[in-house]
Amino acid sequence: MSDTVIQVDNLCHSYGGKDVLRGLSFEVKKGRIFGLLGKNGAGKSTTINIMMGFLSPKGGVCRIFGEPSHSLRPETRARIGLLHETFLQYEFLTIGQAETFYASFYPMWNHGVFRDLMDRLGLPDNRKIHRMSCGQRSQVTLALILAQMPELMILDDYSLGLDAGYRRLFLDYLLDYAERYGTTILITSHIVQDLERFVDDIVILDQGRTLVSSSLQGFTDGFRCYGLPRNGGKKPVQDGIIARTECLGDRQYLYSFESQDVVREHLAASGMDAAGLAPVSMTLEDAFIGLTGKY
Ligand SMILES: Nc1ncnc2c1ncn2[C@@H]1O[C@H](COP(=O)(O)OP(=O)(O)OP(=O)(O)O)[C@@H](O)[C@H]1O
Repeated sequence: MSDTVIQVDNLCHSYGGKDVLRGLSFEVKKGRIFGLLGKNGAGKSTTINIMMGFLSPKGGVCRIFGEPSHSLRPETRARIGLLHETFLQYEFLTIGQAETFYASFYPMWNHGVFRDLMDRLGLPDNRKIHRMSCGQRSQVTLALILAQMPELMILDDYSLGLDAGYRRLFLDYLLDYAERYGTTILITSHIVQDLERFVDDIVILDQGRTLVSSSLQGFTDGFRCYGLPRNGGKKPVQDGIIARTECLGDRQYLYSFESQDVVREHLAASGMDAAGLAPVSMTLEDAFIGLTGKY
């Protein structure tokens, strides 16, 4: 039996003639935690809507558990837990009533998981959801997804309104959960830095195309930043070796998948002064912005 849970192959989509996905490909293996990264409008939600069968792709293939995503059988769909912005619909319910309501749809419902997450929140079961803050509602929503015990969890922008402490608590909890139950997770977040300790593999989308598809480690080891004094001479340009350049104050920064020696030789061959070229350490967020640009 295949260990591929999500297979996206040359996926294309457009809205009213505007191309949004242009040949996107990646695979998510069973038990992996996968980060789908991209700037606003890159095509992440469109990809997730295709995965769930809410949209039919204009080209290419998307398979979930081996089935075409636009014709998933109900029993296959039941193996997927999806977080999206409007998941928590009935805000007139209390926390306890919301659990009873949602539990009735999910045969594998795990009351212990829901209770455990709610206990950390410190809110009583009889608290009405509409009296809760935006972040607290997101906390209830996440608990309602985890309690479903899905084999595949898709979390589209899990971080909405959550403070730094709860995001940390939730991701730590989710790491344990995924390991214990063998859950496969696909997650998107605008707080890229959160994902550094969390995901195994990433795809970075840019205008509907795959910029990077790699293990997280492969990307953070392979993509580098080099600083160089801005000495008034010829400026480096973006090309096959230099992925992006940036000037800040009296220094310029070059982003590249190549080693320092290759970049130095490349600069020298282009008639530039490479004296003072030195590596600069980066977080995942630095690397993401270094590759995709600020705007
Ligand atoms: N229903 C729609 N009709 C027309 N255009 C759409 C529709 N949904 C999305 N788009 C456009 O498709 C592009 C990709 O949108 P999408 O929501 O997939 O991006 P995203 O990566 O999820 O963005 P964000 O990070 O801002 O949520 C954007 O340019 C958006 O304006």
